[in-house]
Amino acid sequence: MDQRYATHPDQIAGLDTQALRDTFLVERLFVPGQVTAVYTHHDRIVLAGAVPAGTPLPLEAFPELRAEHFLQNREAGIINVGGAGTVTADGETYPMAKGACLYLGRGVRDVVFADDDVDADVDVEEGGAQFYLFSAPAHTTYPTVLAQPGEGTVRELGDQLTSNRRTLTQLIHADGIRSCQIVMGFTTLHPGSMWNTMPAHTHDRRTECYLYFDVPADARVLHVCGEPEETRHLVVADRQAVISPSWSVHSGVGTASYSFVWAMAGENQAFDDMDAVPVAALR
Ligand SMILES: O=C(O)C(=O)C[C@H](O)C(=O)CO
Ligand SMILES: [Zn+2]
Repeated sequence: MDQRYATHPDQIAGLDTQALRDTFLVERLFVPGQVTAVYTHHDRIVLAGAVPAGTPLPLEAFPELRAEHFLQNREAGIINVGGAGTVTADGETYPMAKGACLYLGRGVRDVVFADDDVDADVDVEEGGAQFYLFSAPAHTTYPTVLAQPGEGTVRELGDQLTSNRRTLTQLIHADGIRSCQIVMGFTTLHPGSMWNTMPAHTHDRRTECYLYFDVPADARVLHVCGEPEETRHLVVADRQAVISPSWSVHSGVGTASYSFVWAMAGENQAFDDMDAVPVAALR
């Protein structure tokens, strides 16, 4: 499992493009036939991509966790960003269409990812299931809950006039699917709108990760990061993830329409506990 150690804001000024990408960007999380995981020491979050590609895929206990099974001391939120599939948790099978979200509480032992038709020779690029997993340490067990596409708390944000009209769906949060730490959902830009999370913000109490998806192959999102007065950007392609430490702004503009899964863990679960940065204050 790839390890990303925690960072200090002073580091960012000295990072060149490659070092910036190596530190904050996860370029290859969705590899056919495997579960690919990254462990960030920011709030001890694990990000993973699981691509069954026709063969059921177990979630193993990576040795770095020093645990008997992945969720022995952790919880996880899973969102399918690909074709229809299933997640089986301790023998119970949950149908996961694209956009479905499954919360797995601490203590779930056996987790298996699969395509809907496990016998088919699924071409990943043509529509196999692609599961994005966000996991954080958990002190107790909350029940496993499945949210189907269309469920959750919907918030309409932004304005067409500032090119940031977007629909945000909260799934795992204080007033929705309960968890110890995880706050998770996704945001979709409206046609013609390209900016997410503008005005940008920080939240010193939580680490946040973005997984961009439904980005056309020839398009990119320029993701803004760094302290508000010392920003940098990452050029991000489809199904790549960004680790955004508590001290970093996170915002982005696409060269085409896109969606992203946002997920957080840390001191609190108060979605609106964020410190907005006026656009004119960004450097
Ligand atoms: O479009 C947005 O705005 C977002 O999706 C914001 C993220 O959810 C976020 O940064 C929450 O802290
Ligand atoms: Zn945020």
